Amino acid sequence: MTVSVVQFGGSNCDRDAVRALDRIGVDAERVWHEDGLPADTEGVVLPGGFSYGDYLRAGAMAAHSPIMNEVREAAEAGIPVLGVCNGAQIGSESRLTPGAFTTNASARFQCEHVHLRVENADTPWTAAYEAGEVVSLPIAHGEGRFEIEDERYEALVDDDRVLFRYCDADGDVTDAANPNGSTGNVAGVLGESKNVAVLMPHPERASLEELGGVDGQGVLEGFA
Ligand SMILES: NC(=O)CC[C@H](N)C(=O)O
Repeated sequence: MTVSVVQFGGSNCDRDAVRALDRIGVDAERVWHEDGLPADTEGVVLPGGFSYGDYLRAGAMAAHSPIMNEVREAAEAGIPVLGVCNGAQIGSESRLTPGAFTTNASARFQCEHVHLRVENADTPWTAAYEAGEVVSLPIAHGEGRFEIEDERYEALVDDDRVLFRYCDADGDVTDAANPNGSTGNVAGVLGESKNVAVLMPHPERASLEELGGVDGQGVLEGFA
């Protein structure tokens, strides 16, 4: 599998994503957005960072890069597509995934380790976990609050498209464990099909024991 990690002006987690994929034996390369997706692309990562300085809204400008049309076509063709943090914001701004990521309830940039509960383990991104398992991943965002209209939220839950929720160390989904005010403590969701997913926490930053754990590797195994 050759994964294209799409770099926009201001992306800053693209190298981390390539290295984290390399550690699990997945070939990945950084692709500058203006160059388009290489013909041999078998997977796409939209990495974290501050594309275009988060001007207008985080992810709003990158979503208008022509490469996103190619990413959409790839997604529709069944190629795995994962958006992480700023990549999640780009995914939702591109309508690849539902809802929006807005300013944290704290109105501050938050950088911390959080607990996540695996809601649906029957997806390529979560198959390495058990449903209900609690994992620990870092977050680092100012606009990570997942918001969606009530009716669409209910449909999302009914369709089992919630991947992760913020929780406490025991797996209880509480307001206190919600770092940013996300609807239903949602931290990651599927697109219309299971090959497309976005999440705000950073799996690529949780893929090396020396850096605090490898709980994120399971998400990246969606490309393995
Ligand atoms: N780590 C990131 O990708 C940050 C995303 C975005 N710049 C934000 O602050 O919300």
